[in-house]
Amino acid sequence: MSTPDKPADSHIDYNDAIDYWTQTPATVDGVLGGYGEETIVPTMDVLGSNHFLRKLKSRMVLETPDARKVAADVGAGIGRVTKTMLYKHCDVIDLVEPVKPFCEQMEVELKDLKAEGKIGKIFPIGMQDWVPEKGKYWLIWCQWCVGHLPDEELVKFFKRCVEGLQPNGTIIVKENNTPTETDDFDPTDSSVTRCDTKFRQLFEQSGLKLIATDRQKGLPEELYPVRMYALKPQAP
Ligand SMILES: C[S@@+](CC[C@H](N)C(=O)[O-])C[C@H]1O[C@@H](n2cnc3c(N)ncnc32)[C@H](O)[C@@H]1O
Repeated sequence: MSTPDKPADSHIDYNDAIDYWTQTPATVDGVLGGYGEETIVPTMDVLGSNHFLRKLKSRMVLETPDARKVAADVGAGIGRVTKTMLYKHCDVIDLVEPVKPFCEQMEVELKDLKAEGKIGKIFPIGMQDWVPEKGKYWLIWCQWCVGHLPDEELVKFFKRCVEGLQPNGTIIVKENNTPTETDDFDPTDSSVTRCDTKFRQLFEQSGLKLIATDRQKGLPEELYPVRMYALKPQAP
């Protein structure tokens, strides 16, 4: 839904989104909108993310040799991205997720990684309220969640993320795209799906430089196209 007088993101209501996700089963199938482990989606997603990160490796070298690869998994759901992918690339992972039952399930899903010392802090809050600690993160991963913020709030969020990066840190955004030049509002979970052009404008406004982007391959045709964006702060 997008009307000429009302932009798609003006319909977003944080409380409606929290209500929707709180009523959704705390499972992979739930957080992926019915495309759980019996479908090809979770496997293709992890393959695509691993491939993208591997290609970026030489551009993500730690600048301080004794620094740790600290990541943040934003809009983490039940911790699926951390559990199946981020743990392979990072030393320790913080998670940001505002829905209580998902945070509770996260404890179950991430028990083994926690025992290994790979899980840092869990922030039970929305990304609009999250202030990353300055200079902490090697990687901030935002997947299938930034549609819950209106454009203006998303720019503010990205600007805070820039402050939260280590030297040579990276932000990765993995999101659905509309196949058109317009954004769509979905009243079911009170989120917007943005077009690729809009994403690029918002990155620019946030002081971010797009260093690489790839389309996720192998997803069912009926789904929106999914794109990964790797971002670094623009030179001052
Ligand atoms: C489609 S799920 C994706 C979960 C996870 N990123 C994954 O890929 O498995 C969307 C997630 O965004 C979370 N979410 C909703 N509003 C949010 C907000 N304001 N800030 C951060 N996360 C939010 C939901 O609770 C849900 O966990």
